[in-house]
Amino acid sequence: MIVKSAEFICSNTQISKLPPPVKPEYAFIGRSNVGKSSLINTLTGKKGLAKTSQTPGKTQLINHFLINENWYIVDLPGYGYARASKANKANWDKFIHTYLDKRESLQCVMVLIDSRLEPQKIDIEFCNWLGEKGLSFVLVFTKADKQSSVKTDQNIAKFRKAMLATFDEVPQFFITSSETQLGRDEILAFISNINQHFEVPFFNPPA
Ligand SMILES: Nc1nc2c(ncn2[C@@H]2O[C@H](COP(=O)(O)OP(=O)(O)OP(=O)(O)O)[C@@H](O)[C@H]2O)c(=O)[nH]1
Ligand SMILES: [Mg+2]
Repeated sequence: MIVKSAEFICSNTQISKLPPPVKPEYAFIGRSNVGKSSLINTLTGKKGLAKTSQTPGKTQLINHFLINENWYIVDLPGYGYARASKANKANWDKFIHTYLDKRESLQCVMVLIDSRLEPQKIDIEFCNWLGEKGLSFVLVFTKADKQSSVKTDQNIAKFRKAMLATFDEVPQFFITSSETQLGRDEILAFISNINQHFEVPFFNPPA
């Protein structure tokens, strides 16, 4: 897929104010600082589209970006931000879980995992929650440029093994780098394929 246009549409904390669920949508989620916003900029080829930062906790809202005028990328706040207050964490959980669970047009959750790390409990738990809800998701290993491909492969193998404790099958995965654009074409092809089969879900527009 060629990305011809990518534009910021809106930032939200309220589910009721999201754009109507009439276009296929892909949510990018993962631990704080894993590289969600950077990957979105790499996929779209627009450097400043999603705000990135070396400081975790940069993205705070549900941000919708419209691609080629017919599908959405959604940038979400990261989970596991150590410095967030308990109340904020609980708030995050409720808000994001409601969004993921209720969004009719959500086609696939892109779960970003730092490829440099051994399996993290918080990532596995989040995948388990998606599995329980029956939500379709893929794993996107990030920052692969930061170490050797051997190390990346080892960490992915460990993650897949950890997932097999609760899943019969491990979901599809991608290896990416926002620095080198590794994995960009594969993710866009994956999305393009799903978009072709999208049917507008039934929904009641607000009066
Ligand atoms: N080397 C390298 N650095 C990366 C890559 N992706 C992201 N980074 C860096 O990691 C830091 C965090 O990136 P973000 O894209 O802001 O991460 P995020 O997941 O959106 O973070 P929050 O919004 O805070 O949850 C930034 O300093 C990026 O430059 C990558 O593929 N390679
Ligand atoms: Mg971000």
